[in-house]
Amino acid sequence: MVKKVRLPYHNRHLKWQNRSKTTLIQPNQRMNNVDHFNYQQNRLFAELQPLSSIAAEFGTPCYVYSRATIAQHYQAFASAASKHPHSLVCYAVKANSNLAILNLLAKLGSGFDIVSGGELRRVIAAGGDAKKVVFSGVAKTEDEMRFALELGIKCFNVESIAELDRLQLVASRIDKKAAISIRVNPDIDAKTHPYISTGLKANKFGIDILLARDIYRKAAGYSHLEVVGVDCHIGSQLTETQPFLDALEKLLTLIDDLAADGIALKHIDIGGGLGVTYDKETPPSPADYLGKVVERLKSYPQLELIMEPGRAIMANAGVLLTKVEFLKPGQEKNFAIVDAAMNDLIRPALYSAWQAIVPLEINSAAQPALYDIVGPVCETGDFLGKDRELAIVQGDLLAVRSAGAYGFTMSSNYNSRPRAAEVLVDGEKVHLIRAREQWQDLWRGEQVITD
Ligand SMILES: Cc1ncc(COP(=O)(O)O)c(C=O)c1O
Ligand SMILES: N[C@@H](CCCC[NH3+])C(=O)O
Repeated sequence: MVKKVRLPYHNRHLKWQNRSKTTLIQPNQRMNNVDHFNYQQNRLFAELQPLSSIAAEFGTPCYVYSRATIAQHYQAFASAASKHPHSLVCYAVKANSNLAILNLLAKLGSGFDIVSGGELRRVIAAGGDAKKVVFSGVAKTEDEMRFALELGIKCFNVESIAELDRLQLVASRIDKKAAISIRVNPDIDAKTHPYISTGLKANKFGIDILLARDIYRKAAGYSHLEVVGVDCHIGSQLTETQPFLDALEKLLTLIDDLAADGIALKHIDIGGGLGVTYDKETPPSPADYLGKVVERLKSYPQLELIMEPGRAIMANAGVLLTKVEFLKPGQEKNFAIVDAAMNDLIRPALYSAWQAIVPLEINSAAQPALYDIVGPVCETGDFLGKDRELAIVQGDLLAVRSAGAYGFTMSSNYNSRPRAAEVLVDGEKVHLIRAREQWQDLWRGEQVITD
């Protein structure tokens, strides 16, 4: 007998939906994000498509993204930043690197923040403009540097003195000039999960801001480097504006010092990191956060403002669909065993991240109960959610919400599970943007030995 509970999460959600149901395509306000995943007559829709139809057509597990939501989130950054004389949104490709998503963003005018040769190749394959690419990452290889130089990317965000030397060497070999920013580490607590905090002295990222002035002077003397900017990225899923502003202040002091040294920077890259609402977080909106940044940059009209948002554009623009394979009631716990697992979405296992899990269709015949939503992978850490109130039966379909960022990109083939399909909804149109992996994909490139 499963435990009964009073008020299932999805019923609370439904009440809200019933209050606000006036048009078919109505954005769902999730604090700083507005998305297009809404219930209509007890069915969850992505824009104008019921998600249950998508699950029927493409199977589960399946990632589904909303084009209107992506565009809306991108525009929120672009329009807030446009209050500054020059600005460029460089979407962080690692959040979701599907070619269709990159292509949509490129068409909206986005630049890209990349961290590997693979991401750069994706941007180009998707029709992105190399001249709008900034290249972050602590371990750029010679090959990656050469490729990026040949394409003429906008800027390398250099993260160490050793990298500066390597870039000078690679650029001189092919006689190109590398535009550089130094990614400084401002030693600021982003007040986020320790695994995704990047701006503390104890983190591997960037160059200690106290050393940066000297290193800029050194870089300015290199024959094949052109100093163009400064960069920092202090962490991800920030829910307060103050750490961003503290970092900005430190960057501006450095910019002033460099100007006094005769090094005039052309741009300031404030990184990504703006958080989203997964549960009860109340991060500032892009307009609030950038409004403060733009205000502070009023006395620096010559500086181009660059941002690298990833999560804030994509997280609430996607869901992961999954099917309940079995319900397994127990004395301690009730388990809903679903067909998606930690290999599909690792955030709950890796960071104990909380993401909403809701039914695709409200099942009013089912008894509400408290479940751990777990996958088929042979790890106790294989869970998508714990202690969730749901009214479900075997075979029901669920959506893990806020799964558009760091979902598919962090997925793997662990337990020899083919990776999920990806689908993009655009109004009532549905596009398969990545086919589900086939069995043969699991051993592509592998070879048995013959003796
Ligand atoms: C250098 C850099 N820029 C941008 C981002 C994007 O961060 P977020 O997805 O939190 O906006 C990251 C990831 O944290 C990053 O490492
Ligand atoms: N992968 C992380 C964010 C890391 C950002 C990369 N610097 C997440 O899912 O929250």
